[in-house]
Amino acid sequence: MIANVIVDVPSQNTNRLFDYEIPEKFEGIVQPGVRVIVPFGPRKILGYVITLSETSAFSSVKKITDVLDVIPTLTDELLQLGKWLSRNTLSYYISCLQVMLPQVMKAKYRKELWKLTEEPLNSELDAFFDGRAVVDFEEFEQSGISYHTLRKHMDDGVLDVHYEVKSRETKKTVTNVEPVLSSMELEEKLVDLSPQAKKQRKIIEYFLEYPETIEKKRLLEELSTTSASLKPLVNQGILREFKKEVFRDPYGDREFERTEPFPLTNEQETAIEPILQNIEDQTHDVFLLHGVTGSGKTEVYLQSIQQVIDKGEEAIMLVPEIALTPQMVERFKGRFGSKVAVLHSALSAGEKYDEWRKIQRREVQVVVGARSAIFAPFTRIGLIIIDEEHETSYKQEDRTRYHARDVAIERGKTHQCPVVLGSATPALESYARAVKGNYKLLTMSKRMNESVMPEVELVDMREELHSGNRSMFSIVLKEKIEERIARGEQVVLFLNRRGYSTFVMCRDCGHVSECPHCDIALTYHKRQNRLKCHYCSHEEPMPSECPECESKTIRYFGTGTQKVEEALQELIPEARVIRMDVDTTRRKGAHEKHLKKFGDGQADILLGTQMIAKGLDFGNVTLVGVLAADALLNLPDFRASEKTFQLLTQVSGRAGRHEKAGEVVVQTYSPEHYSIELASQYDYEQFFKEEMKLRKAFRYPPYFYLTLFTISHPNQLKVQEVTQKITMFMQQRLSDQAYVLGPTPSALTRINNRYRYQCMIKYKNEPEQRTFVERILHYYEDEMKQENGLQITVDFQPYQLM
Ligand SMILES: Nc1ncnc2c1ncn2[C@@H]1O[C@H](COP(=O)(O)OP(=O)(O)OP(=O)(O)O)[C@@H](O)[C@H]1O
Ligand SMILES: [Zn+2]
Ligand SMILES: [Zn+2]
Repeated sequence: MIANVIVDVPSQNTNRLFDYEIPEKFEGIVQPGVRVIVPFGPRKILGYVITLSETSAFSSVKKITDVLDVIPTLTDELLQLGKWLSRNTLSYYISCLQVMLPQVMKAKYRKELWKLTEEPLNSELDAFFDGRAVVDFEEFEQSGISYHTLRKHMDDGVLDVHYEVKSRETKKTVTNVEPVLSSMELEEKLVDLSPQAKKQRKIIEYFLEYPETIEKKRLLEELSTTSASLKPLVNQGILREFKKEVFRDPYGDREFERTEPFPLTNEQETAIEPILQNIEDQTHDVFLLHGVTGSGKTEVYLQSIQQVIDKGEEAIMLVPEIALTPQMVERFKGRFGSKVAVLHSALSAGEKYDEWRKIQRREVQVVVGARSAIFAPFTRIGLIIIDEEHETSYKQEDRTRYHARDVAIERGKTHQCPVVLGSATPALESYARAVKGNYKLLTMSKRMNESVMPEVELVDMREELHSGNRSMFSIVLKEKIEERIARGEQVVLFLNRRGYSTFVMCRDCGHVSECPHCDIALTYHKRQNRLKCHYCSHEEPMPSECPECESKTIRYFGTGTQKVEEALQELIPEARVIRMDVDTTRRKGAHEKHLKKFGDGQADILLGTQMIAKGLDFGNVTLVGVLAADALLNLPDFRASEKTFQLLTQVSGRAGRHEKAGEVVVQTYSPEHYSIELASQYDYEQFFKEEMKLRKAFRYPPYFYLTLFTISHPNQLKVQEVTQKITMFMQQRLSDQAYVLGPTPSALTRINNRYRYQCMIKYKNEPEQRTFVERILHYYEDEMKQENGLQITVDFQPYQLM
């Protein structure tokens, strides 16, 4: 038998199946989806078996060296999905298979450098080997010896790079003990036991009372005895010891209070009905659930999932990474208990692997997770839900540039099950599809218990400044915060960190400190009093005078959460503040701790960035303040208005969610901007209309599709030249309905000393586009292989335009 294998070498030449003979001892084990180790050129590498065949077209095929799985790691469906993904994103098939698996399943190779001769090489290399014949390749990489030297000696046959494949998956096991004999027989043994063997007597008596399997450690603890007294009983065949695989359950030590389904409101009832019908009929529709914040979308998800579980099928529930808070997990674990696996980036690699195995082994029926959970290896999917479907984090931004929404719909088609996209502020693309009838629109326009949406007040910060208030808090906001504290209610203050970092500027001459490698402003870090670049690792001390004009009035601008916290404490000294940003939540569990503290009423104000905009449901929050609403508006991105609208709506939605009414204060320098004004009125439909007009006028999605080429290289002339060539090539080949724009310097023109240029294509229907792009990538392939050489990325659904 022959296995047709895709090998773990992402390149154009290896993007096809290779034939390997299956040694007799592996026959039957080697099946599609199994990982194998195969010889490839001089090395041994990882591969995935895709298909089997009787014979090979090649006369001499090598044998499979080793097999890593007994159960296939990838199901047939996922192997097919990988092909689809590969076509869809123009990535190598192997990369598409890898993206579906948890980190630990991708075997790690240890590279070694082998010296193949006893003779001396040159002084540099001899000093490096220092008498050794084999050295870890990492050590070579750090040695500073050039690759050129290495290459020369490899060509001469005196050095070789050797690959050691070492799979890093780690299974955790515990030892269990159980009785082998029946109670009657145990009684007999007890009689035969010598009177001195008191410990052993205790152990047998224990099993007479509890004739069940028990973890060895617990047994020994309970009877305060040791392995030594257990051993003779095992040796005599009275008891049996065995190892069992256990999962590291990250939520294992937590009790989740069980919740019961709520009786649905009329709106919920209307929304859920067609979803349940779909599940029942095993048909595939895409639903867009447009429900205002606090309208009870989550309850609709929960009850739909329940139906799927009752049918014996499985459900995938995606939530944005940032919303995967303990509160969210609690809602799912509380309803479905141990039937739920949770996948998100805060888990350790081992924990992720364990959760993944639970899915693979059918021990759970629901997975709740961030983007990559869409690849959960379920085989009987009955429902896929994407909450906050407008979130851009559903798009993967490197290598395999897939969008989880597209993958969800593809899997939904395969499994003939409904896909539910939910949001209070759907992506323009999705809403447009719903309006056209491609998606089925479900609307929930009221909050729970008829509570109204919180009133939004816009404060013009220019006027504040003119009237002499130089603080970052408007008079209104300050008063309202004080009012809440006096009443024992709580406040959420939101600061948009992105685009609003603390840059350093000279007040005399306007000089801004920039990174010497990246053309972007450096960020001031107070604790170390240093300036850092957020794109490369450059940092430098905070200057005491302006490097341009030597003025001493150089200082930092913009508002970081830390600075806001200080100003807030100065303004309202009695306020108890919890700050949540990347700095205060880095440690594991910190996120949860802060939220719990706030929920328990141990603070008056929760101050934070994006990470507090979503999913929080605290009844005592009656005021939300947005400090700089326009920070996002000024990004070089055609979605800036849409993002601003979405974020303001989300943040406002945190207030007045239960009995107490809420209020929102939005501070802005551009209160007349339609996205800020319409967000303050919760008018999604009007915003959609306005924004669609602009998208049409400027030829952006959803009216046009985009393709974005980003080209980078250390040499600026080179980048310009290549981008120019690509632009011309595409211009000549695409129809005159397509707009090929470029070459343009990217908004971040230089990152890590590499210049970046782009070519953007706006088009409606270009069936041959991908073939042209492939030809370009093929043409430049050799140049792209070189160390620190040319890089070309192509994104067919770009979200990051910088
Ligand atoms: N049918 C119901 N009866 C009573 N309470 C409900 C019902 N459905 C949901 N709730 C409660 O209403 C509150 C808001 O619901 P939920 O959080 O599901 O809204 P949501 O639409 O998901 O909100 P957001 O988009 O802001 O996250 C929650 O506290 C939830 O427990
Ligand atoms: Zn200056
Ligand atoms: Zn930099």
